[in-house]
Amino acid sequence: MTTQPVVTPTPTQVGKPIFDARNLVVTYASKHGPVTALDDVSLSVHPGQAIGLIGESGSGKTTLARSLLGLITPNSGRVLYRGRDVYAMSQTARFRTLSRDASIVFQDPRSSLNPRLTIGSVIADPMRVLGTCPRREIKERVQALLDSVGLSVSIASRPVRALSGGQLQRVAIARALAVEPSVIVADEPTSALDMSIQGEVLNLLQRLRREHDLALIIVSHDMRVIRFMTDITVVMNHGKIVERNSTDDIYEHPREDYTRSLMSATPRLELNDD
Ligand SMILES: Nc1ncnc2c1ncn2[C@@H]1O[C@H](COP(=O)(O)OP(=O)(O)OP(=O)(O)O)[C@@H](O)[C@H]1O
Repeated sequence: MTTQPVVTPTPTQVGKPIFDARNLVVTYASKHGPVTALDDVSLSVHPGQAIGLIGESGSGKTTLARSLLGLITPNSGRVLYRGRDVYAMSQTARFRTLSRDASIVFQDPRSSLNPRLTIGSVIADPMRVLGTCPRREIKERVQALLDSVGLSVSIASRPVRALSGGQLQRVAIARALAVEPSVIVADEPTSALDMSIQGEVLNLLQRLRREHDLALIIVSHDMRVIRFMTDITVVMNHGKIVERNSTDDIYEHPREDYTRSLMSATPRLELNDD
């Protein structure tokens, strides 16, 4: 059996975990044969905790995040969501249960948001589908969400294609917040954006995380993003967790050469931690 690295408890690690993934193995079929994307990976996510998944391309970060959200059935191992076995639920139950409490923000809002919809429909959609908000209150809630992500309420009637990438990522964040989740998974949330607005979007996510007491899972290959956003860093390589610790400790005292190489010589990102 593979021994998982020791997890250092943090002040935010209180109460029961929202997600508890145990010994996950995920293998994809490819034309070159099976690819092991996760190899005996365990991870728990507690309320309010911000966890960064970092590693080279292909190390398994996205597969781990999506496995937690019920989107990739593991070959073995279990994902518990608030104590319930995610992959023992029917697909419908899984969708309805997890989508009410965990949202995802994708890398590129231009490909994740339907270009023909209006901004208002994009944000209202999860509330309508999941019935988390009375219909007569949806319009008002969309306006409040737009306001909370720093966008004018007047853009609700504009189509997705009319907005810039940075504005659209704010819309994607508003949509993610619509169901009042406990967890947001952000998969490379700034890497498709211009450098000049990456910091703004990270600052926004950080502020919202604090305001809503959200748990956050950030997938990134950029240590600057992880350093700014997270309490715990999980370092992945070839489908395994090779190091995990508080982000400060990982940054100041990385144990693995692999972690050191990920952190080496990255330029500074302009961020205000306010
Ligand atoms: N649908 C798929 N079919 C076949 N192989 C896949 C599939 N999705 C991922 N993989 C493979 O699984 C491994 C892990 O991929 P994954 O996307 O989880 O890594 P990642 O660390 O998120 O990478 P990136 O930073 O490039 O997004 C890689 O070898 C990848 O090529």
